[in-house]
Amino acid sequence: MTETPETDVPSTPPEGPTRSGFVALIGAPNAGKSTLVNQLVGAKVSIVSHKVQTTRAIVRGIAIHERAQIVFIDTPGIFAPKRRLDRAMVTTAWGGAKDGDMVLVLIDAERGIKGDAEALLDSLADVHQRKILVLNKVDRVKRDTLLALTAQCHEKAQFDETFMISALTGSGCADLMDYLARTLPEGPWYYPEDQISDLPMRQLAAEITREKLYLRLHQELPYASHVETESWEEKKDGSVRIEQVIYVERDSQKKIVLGHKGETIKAIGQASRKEIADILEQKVHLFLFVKVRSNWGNDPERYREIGLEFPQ
Ligand SMILES: Nc1nc2c(ncn2[C@@H]2O[C@H](COP(=O)(O)OP(=O)(O)OP(=O)(O)O)[C@@H](O)[C@H]2O)c(=O)[nH]1
Repeated sequence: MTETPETDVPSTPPEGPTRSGFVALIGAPNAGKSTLVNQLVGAKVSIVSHKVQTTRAIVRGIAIHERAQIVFIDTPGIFAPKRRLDRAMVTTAWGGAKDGDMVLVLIDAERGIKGDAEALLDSLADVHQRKILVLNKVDRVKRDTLLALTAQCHEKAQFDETFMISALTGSGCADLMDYLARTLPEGPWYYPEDQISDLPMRQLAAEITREKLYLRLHQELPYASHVETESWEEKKDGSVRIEQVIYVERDSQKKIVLGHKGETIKAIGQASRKEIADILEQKVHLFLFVKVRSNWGNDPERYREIGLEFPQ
């Protein structure tokens, strides 16, 4: 995997006309967008956690199905924004939707369309791409509920197609992939065959550490923390040395991340190192540091680093 994949020349796809395109996923926070991208791409490219709004920047997963290359744009959850950081995430999400050849509107079938999902359906009139309704988490609901929910969604917005899936178990996902592969525009592939994400590796590595941080501390740590990869050094022996900084807003949060005698950060580092090494298929030396940077939520530079526009 390279750091600037766009410069690579795609390898030859199978015989016959090829198809390719960008498929944007939009949905309320926690609808399961990251889980679905990971399920369809078959590799972990986007952070998944129990905490909402973990996806801050757009990440893409790339799947090959039949003769089609399908590039998924996974957007942050769309919801009514209050804080500045929230506003940036929502702007980025809509931008992502409008970049797609097709838009998958993901609805959490268990939760229904109250609140954020309803607001999302109401604002779809502005999206002119082909819209596909995807009811997710069908493993949690009865068929009657699904049919009623489908009718409700179609009353609120126009969809070209409807799928009922479980991103978690994979149920219904093959039909969805068949449909995407058949209906994307004919054209050459955008990326080399073996590429699963265009998220630069150092950013992906930071996402992985951030996921471990949340999984371990989601009760105690507020959203106001993020991870940056500060250095990435390929060693002669084939290993890579990575340094990352976990930024928090207050000293009290730093203590939580470090844990008693540094036990917490050690465990986070071990889990993250293992996963990064699995993806890179090379030995990884990971060094984590914790720094306090107050008010980073209002600093334009931090927004650029995580791929968001700074809302004025
Ligand atoms: N039972 C069930 N749980 C699911 C399914 N898909 C996702 N989940 C769970 O729902 C939660 C949210 O999933 P994510 O994939 O992180 O959701 P997201 O839409 O990317 O969330 P944001 O990044 O916050 O916008 C996780 O706990 C998933 O395991 C599904 O099909 N069935």
